[in-house]
Amino acid sequence: MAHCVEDSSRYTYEEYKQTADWLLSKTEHRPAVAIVCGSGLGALGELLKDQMAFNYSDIPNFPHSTVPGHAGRLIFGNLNGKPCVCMQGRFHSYEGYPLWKVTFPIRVFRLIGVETLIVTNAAGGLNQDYKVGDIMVIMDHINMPGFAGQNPLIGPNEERFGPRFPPMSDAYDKDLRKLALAIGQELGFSEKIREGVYCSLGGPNFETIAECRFLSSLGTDAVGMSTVPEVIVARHCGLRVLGMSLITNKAVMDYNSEATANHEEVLQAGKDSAKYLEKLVTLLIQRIELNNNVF
Ligand SMILES: O=P(O)(O)O[C@H]1O[C@H](CO)[C@@H](O)[C@H]1O
Ligand code: HPA
Repeated sequence: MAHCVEDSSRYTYEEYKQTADWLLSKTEHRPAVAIVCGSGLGALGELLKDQMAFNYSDIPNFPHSTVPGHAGRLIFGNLNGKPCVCMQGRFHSYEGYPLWKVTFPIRVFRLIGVETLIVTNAAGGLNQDYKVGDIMVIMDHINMPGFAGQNPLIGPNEERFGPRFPPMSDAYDKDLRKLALAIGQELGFSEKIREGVYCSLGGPNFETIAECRFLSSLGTDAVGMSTVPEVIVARHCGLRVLGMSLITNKAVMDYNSEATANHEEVLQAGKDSAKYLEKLVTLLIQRIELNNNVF
């Protein structure tokens, strides 16, 4: 029943197109790479040169950001000579948005000519070797809400974006992962740079100790409340994806621990370590090879 309600209020292809055409009419930038900034990581957007920015509230059909650390601005510009668009703020299902709304910008990016998506997030480290400030290149994900039937692709399939049954075993591009890890080494971050599995939960509460232990036993290295729906929609419409998690806190795994996770700590860790992610993304964008795809 819930699905029927969602279906009737999903975006139509024409609405994605309307937003894409609106953006293309307002800016001469033609981005090939889109970057989604995670909690506290909005400073990435400030790296763009020759900026043109839009508040989400001014863009037709765009949802609004409601979470501290997510400014709610779409910035067009050049990073190391490559045309980019950057979301300073993403949407989460715990804000009350259905997943098709959470992922709206991704299909718009496809329609404006983006071919590569770089998603970043703040995440809790479950892997006991991880430290706060580490950067985890996402190798794979676990879509926990998907196990309960929550997926942004639920509803009639829009063939103009992609197939009914998209594969997800190659969600995170191997070459981009390799490049990110190599650049991490080159920048002297060998202690900080990791590769692992990200699991998204619905949030907004942080995990219980039992949940953290459970996720860890499943092979999860980092946990968060975002990213996976964006990646699913991006892969469905043929975007190449690189994902990176900044480990902003260590997940609490021990019943004797006094520690508790909180969003302030997440934002502070973002501030403290954003410079590493910025350096990595800047160099990566310079090295990315583009195909000049036109959708
Ligand atoms: O995933 P991003 O948007 O980086 O944000 C992460 O940080 C917030 C919790 O502090 C949650 O929204 C979690 O998903
Ligand atoms: N759990 C879930 N989401 C998060 C965390 C966490 O520990 N840290 C940052 N986002």
